[in-house]
Amino acid sequence: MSTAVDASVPVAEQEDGAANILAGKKVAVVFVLGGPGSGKGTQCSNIVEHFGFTHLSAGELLRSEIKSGSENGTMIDSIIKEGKIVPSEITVKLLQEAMVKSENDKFLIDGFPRNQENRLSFENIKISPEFVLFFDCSEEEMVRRLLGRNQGRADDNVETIRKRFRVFEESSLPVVQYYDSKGKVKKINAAKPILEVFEDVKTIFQSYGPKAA
Ligand SMILES: Nc1ncnc2c1ncn2[C@@H]1O[C@H](COP(=O)(O)OP(=O)(O)O)[C@@H](O)[C@H]1O
Ligand SMILES: Nc1ccn([C@@H]2O[C@H](COP(=O)(O)OP(=O)(O)O)[C@@H](O)[C@H]2O)c(=O)n1
Ligand SMILES: [Mg+2]
Repeated sequence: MSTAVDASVPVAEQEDGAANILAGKKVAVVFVLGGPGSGKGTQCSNIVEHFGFTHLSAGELLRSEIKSGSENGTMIDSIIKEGKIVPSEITVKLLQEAMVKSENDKFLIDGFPRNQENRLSFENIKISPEFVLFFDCSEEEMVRRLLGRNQGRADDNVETIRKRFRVFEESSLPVVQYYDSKGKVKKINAAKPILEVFEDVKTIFQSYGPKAA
């Protein structure tokens, strides 16, 4: 059944409730979750190369918003420095704009949803994930990696890292548990070396076939 979609009508108001239609195109979304430093961004780069997805890091989009000098930038900057979660309407708008602008229809959404408000905001625009990739790694290992990340990030210092882990446990892990209760989570042991982790990731994405021509 083809979904006749009026691109001028925001997805949430489509009378047929078509899911995962964004500005007239059907999108496939995979959420990539895991603690700070678990390796989400690193593995997303590998998945992009091998399976033709477009990588959208919510954190990167927020950092670009700060650099753009937009009115929300100052607020976003202080929230990130506190290791807290930016209001979902800001993050979701950035993600939607990036998906609409993209030529692609397959997206890895990295570091989102990070709390229940994030998750519900995506449900409100009728986008649900194909599955959720969850990178499981000990806090000690993640701290080690973050302190060695050297990307000049304002939130990669010991004090903020501790705050980010508290937020991860209190707000983000419950989101993983929610999707796990729906049988949507593919859990990966992220404590292994990069290439070994990617071997496991590849197995999961195999069903998506080779990179889109
Ligand atoms: N499996 C791994 N083993 C060791 N270091 C890793 C691994 N995966 C990523 N890293 C390194 O750890 C740091 C955090 O990785 P990144 O992909 O930015 O994590 P995240 O996006 O989950 O915060 C980076 O410096 C990266 O090179
Ligand atoms: N959905 C999201 C994702 C990130 N963020 C903010 O952006 C920061 C960095 O996110 P990130 O995904 O780049 O961080 P890493 O997990 O890659 O270290 C988070 O600590 C939050 O402060 C957010 O508020 N909401
Ligand atoms: Mg990252």
